[in-house]
This record gives sequence, C-alpha cells and structure tokens, in this order.
Amino acid sequence: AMASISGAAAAAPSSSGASCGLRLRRDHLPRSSHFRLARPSSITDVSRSCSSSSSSPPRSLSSKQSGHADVLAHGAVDKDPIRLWNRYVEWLYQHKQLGLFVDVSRIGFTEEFLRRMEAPMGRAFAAMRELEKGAIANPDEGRMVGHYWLRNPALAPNSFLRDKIETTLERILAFASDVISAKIRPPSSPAGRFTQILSIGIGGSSLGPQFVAEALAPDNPPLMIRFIDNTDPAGIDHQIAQLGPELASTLVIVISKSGGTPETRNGLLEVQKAFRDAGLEFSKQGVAITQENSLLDNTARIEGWLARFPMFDWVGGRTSEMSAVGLLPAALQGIDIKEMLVGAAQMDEETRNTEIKENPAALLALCWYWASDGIGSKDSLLLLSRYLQQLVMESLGKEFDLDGNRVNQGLTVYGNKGSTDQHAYIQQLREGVHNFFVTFIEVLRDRPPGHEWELEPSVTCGDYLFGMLHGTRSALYANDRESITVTVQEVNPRAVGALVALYERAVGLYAYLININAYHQPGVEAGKKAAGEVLALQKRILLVLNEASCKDPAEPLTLDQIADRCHCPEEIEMIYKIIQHMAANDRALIAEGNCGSPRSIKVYLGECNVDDDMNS
Ligand SMILES: O=P(O)(O)OC[C@H]1O[C@H](O)[C@H](O)[C@@H](O)[C@@H]1O
Repeated sequence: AMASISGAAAAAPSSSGASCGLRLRRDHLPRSSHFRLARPSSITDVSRSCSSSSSSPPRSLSSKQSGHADVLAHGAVDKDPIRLWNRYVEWLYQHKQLGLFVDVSRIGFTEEFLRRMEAPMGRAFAAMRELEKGAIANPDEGRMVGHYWLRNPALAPNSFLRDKIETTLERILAFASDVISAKIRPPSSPAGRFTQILSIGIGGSSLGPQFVAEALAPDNPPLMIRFIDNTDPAGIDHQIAQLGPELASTLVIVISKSGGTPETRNGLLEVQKAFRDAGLEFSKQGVAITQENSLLDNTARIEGWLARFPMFDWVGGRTSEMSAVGLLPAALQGIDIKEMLVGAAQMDEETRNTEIKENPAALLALCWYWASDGIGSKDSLLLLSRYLQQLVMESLGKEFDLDGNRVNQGLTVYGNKGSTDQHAYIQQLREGVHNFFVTFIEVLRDRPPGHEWELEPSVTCGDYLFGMLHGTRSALYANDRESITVTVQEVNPRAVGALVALYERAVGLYAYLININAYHQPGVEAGKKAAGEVLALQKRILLVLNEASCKDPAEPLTLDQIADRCHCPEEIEMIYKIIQHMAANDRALIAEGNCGSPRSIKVYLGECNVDDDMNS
C-alpha cells in the first residue's frame, strides 16, 4: 500500500494500504523570523488502496496577498534527474527498526537555508529537552506537556506520575481483555457479551481513535466501533438506529479531558435517553475517560458506571492518542496497543537526535519551515489527514508568539487518500495557485502476504496505486510543486504509533522554530462562548414571546419588536436566525410572513405558558 501527501510548505503522514491527503497552509509569513518562506500553504496526501491518492487545494491568494508572489515564486526546482537522484540518496532518512523512510529531496531547501537553521534548530532541541523533563512548556495554561512519558513512563518527572501512567495502562489491558472474553458483560445482551463500542467525544477525544480504528482495526474486530463526535441530532439518531437491538450489547465510552464539552455532554444525554427508551440500564454499559473530578468523572462515579479511566492534566487532547483516550478503544478492537507504544517510543528516541539529517521530525519541521505548508492522504490512513489537521492547526495556528508579538501563524492541513485526490483536486495543485506543499504517505505492503493477485498481466491493484502516487509526485515536481514522502513498510500498530510520534515531535520542533506555544488553544474558546450566547438569546426570545402570547388576544411580534424587548437591537439578525431554526423544528412557535422578507415576519407562540417553567 502507499500513501501520498501533497502541498507546498508542510507535510503530514498517513498509514497503510490506502491514500490520504492533508494540506497545511500558512496564511501569513512568520514575521517572527528572518527566514524566507517558500510557499504559504501545504497539503498532505496519503494513499494505500487501489482507489487513490489525495491532497487538498491550496489557499488562494487574494490580489493583495499576491504581493507574496516574489516569495512564492522562489524559483523553479532542480529537475536534473541525476542531481535529483543524488539529492534523494543524500537526504533519504531511514529508521531501520521501524522500516520507515522520509524523503525530503523534493523540497528545494538549500545548504544556506540549513546553515541558517542550525542555531534555531539547536534551540528547539534544547527547549524540547526541557519539555520532556517536565518544564511548564505550556506557559499560559501553566501546564507540563507530558505525552512523551506515556510511551516511556521512566521519563516522567516523578514516581507519582510514572505509577499513574503504568497503572492506567495495566488497567486498560485488563479491562479490554475482560470485556473481550465476556468476563465483563452487559446485563441483558442476547449475545451475552459486548459486541459494539459507541465512542462519544470530539476533537482530540475522537480524531485519534477514529484514525487508529480506520487504520488498524481488523475486518472482524472483537468489538466494532462507531463514533458520535458532533451535536447533530440526525447524526446521533443515525448511530443509535444503526445499533438497533445491539444497543444492549454496546459499550459506551464517553471521552472528554475537561469533562464539560457540550457536544459530548449532549451525545451522552441522547444516548442515555436511548438506553432508557430501550429499557436498558446505562450505568452497566458506560465507561468514562476524563480528568479526575471533572463533571463527567463525578457523573460516572455517582451513577456507578462500569469503569472510569483517567486523562491527565499534562496531556493535551490532540496529543492524547497514547493515553487511555486512544489505547482503550484500540485494545477493545483487538489492536496491539503495546506495539503502538513501542512504535511511538522508538520514534521518540530517534527524534531526540540533534543531528538533523538523522532526525525525521527535525527534517519535517525544516521542510515545513522552508515550504511553510503541506497535505497528505491514504485509505487505511484516510483519517490521518483529519487527525493531523487538529494536531497541526490547533497547535500552530496562533495569533501571538511566546513574546506577545502578533504573528498569525499557522499551517493549513487537508488531505484525502490515494487516487481519490488524483480524481479531485490534483488539477489545481499542479497548475493552480502555488502556495502549498504535499506530503505523500507511502505504504509499501499493499496487501497481506498470500492475497496478492494480478488483475492484468504483471500488474496488481496495488501497483496501480503505487504508480498513481509516484506519477503524481513526479507530475507535481515537474511543475515546481514540492513534496515530502514518508514511507512505511505496512500499516501496523508499530508504524501507526511511530507516525503519531513523528508528527507530534515535528509540530513541537516547528513551534519552537516559530516561537509559539503549540499546547494551548485560546482561539477555540471564542466560538464556544458565542455559541453559549446564542442559546441564552434563544431563551430570552422565548420569554418575550411568551409574555406577548399570554396577552388576550395574543400579540404577534415583529423581529424589531422582539429585539427591542430583548434589549438587544444589535442582535436582530441572530434573532431572525434563531426563529427560523425553531420554526423549522416545530418548536411551538408560529412565524407568519415570508422568511425571504424578514421584515414581514410576525411571531407568536402556539400557546401561552403560564406555569412559568421557561423561567426555570
Ligand atoms: O476532551 P475535551 O475536553 O472534551 O475537549 C475536546 C476538544 O475541545 C476543544 O475543541 C479543544 O480545542 C480541543 O483541543 C479538544 O480536543
């Protein structure tokens, strides 16, 4: 199998037999540094199955931004095949134990660039060493950053943390084994065992498990997993409907580091209702993964759920794949989680190397720096791009640097898999806006041994995928589009662990190069806060409408009147949107007039609510 990533400045990984793409985009040149950026965006493309390769489209530059044209057009790349081959051989990185290769030869960095980067890279290595020793590497949240300890507990800064990591891992293994062997079983399952997992979580509490399930779960896992990672009622209903009577055999894993994320809470409440409706006892089938004493943890404890596993303050959501968040669901699907940890630990070891050429994460970080954007994709690695999207964009997309300067940093990541991208957006990558770089994730073994067959003389389905990846790589390069290629032998737990560790480290090093905090996400809060305000406004609207509807006769209100009585005339557009949404969902609210002419609308409630429970 193979995978590919395409883009201009950054890169992303993917795993076995399919292709997947990611794209990294930098919308602003790093003002904090004196290094010139080649291109402001990137794509990752990973491919593994016979169906494809992928990447995503680069950011288009406005005419104003095209002032960067001089930067973007930093020259045609070297196309002399023999010089390129020499460059390939000179820069090819190989991790012997892991069978993993990184090829940066198609990124056109120069010797001079590397010399200039030596000192900043040295500082990044030093900062990373401090981080691993337990420094407060996430300064404004005052937290340590300890995901590297998860795969090597001996590195944890004290024995208390070490014990916690080790005990949690033992508990995960024991619990998974007991569930699989039906020692732990649901009370009223016809199958007499758990056969399904329903995972409820969002962001870092879902993307890693989704990626790993897609990449590594066997075709017939001991427990099948499905995900609720949104607050979309139709999506939730769909998952529950698909489970049908198997709800009685479903282990529900609720994952939230904070334990208070509204989407996750909503998913839990919806699923608990489905359990009640089916006459099932949720607590006998529920598991929580969250920080100790969070709202979720307390709920699970008070309700006596089947099990609780900890998340640690010092592990960020987007780097939690090797914590209970990623390991418990994986173990329950029969995935060898110890192998994942070994792969990650081996990659960690290698990415501590201060010799840049021997450090694949440093190579990636430098390429991102040079090109400043990237993407990748594949089939079993399909979800790698989405996983990396959060890892890269939530870590690197920052308004301010560590010194408080406004820098508006970031790399945009998108991607898909294999030839899928070939048939979608490669056209633009090769010929359109030139502000990206691509990362191909190549998987050498495209089918398990004994299953190969030639669908035409001398050619397998996997050969096609291979041809598509390398054809795309060449065709892009011929048009000056740079790429990185990460190659793994096959998609197995060790390789997936290694890829996760590789990209975690590359993000960490790159963040130091551009002097930003990769471990906080202040920008995420703004949207959450605004969402809360929308819900509060909806409650106020309902109170105002109720008051008017209780008059005799009921008094229909225009949007202006509602806004006025809510004391927020500036929110009139949001009031219109809220009423439109409630009317579309038959919420006891009657809107007369034409939605296309909002000023004509008059609204009242179907009935006056005198018992005042709307106030509660
Ligand atoms: O795990 P939780 O606390 O529920 O958080 C889930 C997600 O919430 C926010 O969106 C954060 O920005 C993410 O980093 C996090 O992964």
